[in-house]
Amino acid sequence: MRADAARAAKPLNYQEVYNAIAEALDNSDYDDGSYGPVLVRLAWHAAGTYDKNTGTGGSNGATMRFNPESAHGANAGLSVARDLLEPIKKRFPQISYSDLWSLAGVVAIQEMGGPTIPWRPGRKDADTSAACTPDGRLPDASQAHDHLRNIFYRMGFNDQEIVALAGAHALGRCHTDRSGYEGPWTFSPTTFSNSYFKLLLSERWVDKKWSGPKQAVDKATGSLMMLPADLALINDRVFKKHVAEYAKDENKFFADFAAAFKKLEELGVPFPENAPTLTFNRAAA
Ligand code: HEM
Ligand SMILES: N=NC(=O)c1ccncc1
Repeated sequence: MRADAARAAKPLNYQEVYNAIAEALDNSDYDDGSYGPVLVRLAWHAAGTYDKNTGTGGSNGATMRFNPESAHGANAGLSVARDLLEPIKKRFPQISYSDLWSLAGVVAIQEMGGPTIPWRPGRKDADTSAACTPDGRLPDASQAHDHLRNIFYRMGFNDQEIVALAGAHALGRCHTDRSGYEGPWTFSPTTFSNSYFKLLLSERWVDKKWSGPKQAVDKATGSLMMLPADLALINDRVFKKHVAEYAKDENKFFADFAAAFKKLEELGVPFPENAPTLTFNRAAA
């Protein structure tokens, strides 16, 4: 039997897939040295299209493989993440793209020092672009708190979960050639922490003076940024209460983020009855 056929016949060891993704993360020539943040963004965008009212969208299907979804402005730059995972798909052909992309989000968060996130396999890929979701399902960075609630309530999240999920902006950066915005939110963009919440409250945020879209920079150094949608979290009384809680208690943030991200990754997925819930530790294999 050919090696790839033999591999395809072997039951999938998800820890091996986890380890292969973890080994692909670090690259000193890319952004801040890791593909972790863009993998988290891929997993979130693949899942964040879910509409609880129609049961459409979500991580099941991996419809971002197809036009028009791959070309949606909100998904600009995510081909970097999809292309990074392609060799791992070839090495482990039994895993669906849907499961691979969602697992990659868990690997990235855990390997960047974030909480352990239980993960279930069982997503199935869509065969055609017919399942592509319409544009506009993901949040618009230029908007404020009402828009955030419309987008996330549609997925089935509450205010506390919205704030916890936004804490992923501790990671990575904005790119002028992707969203048009520029810069990182924190001084540690490849470490998962509660620093996004601490900086939201500790820094004086002033309008960036440039020709790009409206965004804020920290007055002290000018090297950090916040989107209008980020600042909405401290301009709304209820959101701000959760920001303050997470700025004070990183363990609470980690626990709430893990629960909300698991919920995000499982939105609308028709898991098989016997789908196991797995937790991963890179040392194991
Ligand atoms: C709350 C509403 C949100 C808005 C308006 C928003 C908007 C954005 C924008 C405009 C970017 C920059 C994209 C680029 O230019 O590369 C970005 C990056 C990012 N977002 Fe969000 N986002 C939101 C929520 C989330 C959530 C819920 C997560 C994950 C749970 C997330 C994870 C990320 C990550 C990790 C990056 C950095 C990606 C990289 O470094 O390449 N965001 N976000
Ligand atoms: N995390 N969210 C994003 O990356 C994003 C959301 C909407 N529009 C552009 C980018």
